[in-house]
Amino acid sequence: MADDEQLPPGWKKRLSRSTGQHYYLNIYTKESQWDVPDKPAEPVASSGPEQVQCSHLLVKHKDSRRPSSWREENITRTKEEALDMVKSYREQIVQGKASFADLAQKYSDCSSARRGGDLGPFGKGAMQKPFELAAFALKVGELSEPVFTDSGVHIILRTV
Ligand SMILES: Cn1nc(-c2ccccc2)cc1C(=O)N[C@H](Cc1nc2ccccc2[nH]1)C(=O)O
Repeated sequence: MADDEQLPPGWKKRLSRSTGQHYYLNIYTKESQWDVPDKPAEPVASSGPEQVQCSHLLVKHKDSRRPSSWREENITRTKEEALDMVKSYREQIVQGKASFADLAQKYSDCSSARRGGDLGPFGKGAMQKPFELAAFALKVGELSEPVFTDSGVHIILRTV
């Protein structure tokens, strides 16, 4: 795998804490990518990606838009209890004790759980606004803090 000195000018190699994979950072724009760069880094920030791809882990609560899921027909936990659960899952992932996909598959209240939480690629306007804002603010490989939508409490991992 390329080391910094072998990379085209303007790139740095970094290690993602949440996935353990290397990614490449444009030192001018702070934008990142998984693929090894094959040309010098652009010095001008792009207007941001048209689409991103994310996985998420959702914990619903009694005030969620639809307090039901494949896991539990009638969800009665409070929003505070859901937040505590999401924080615990995030801590396990950051500490390397569990993978994002494993925990999403087991515990997410979204039907994307069957795909390890993968939502596929999406553009702006596709998801509830708090989710979109958080997702598009993430770098590739970055794991969000807890995000609140009408569906419940999420953590989001940007994958592409
Ligand atoms: C937006 N979306 N994509 C899928 C999905 C994607 C790929 C494969 C299977 C399901 C499920 C959903 C969805 O809205 N699920 C809802 C829960 C939910 N609410 C969300 C809000 C924002 C982003 C994802 C969200 N997921 C449900 O199951 O009650």
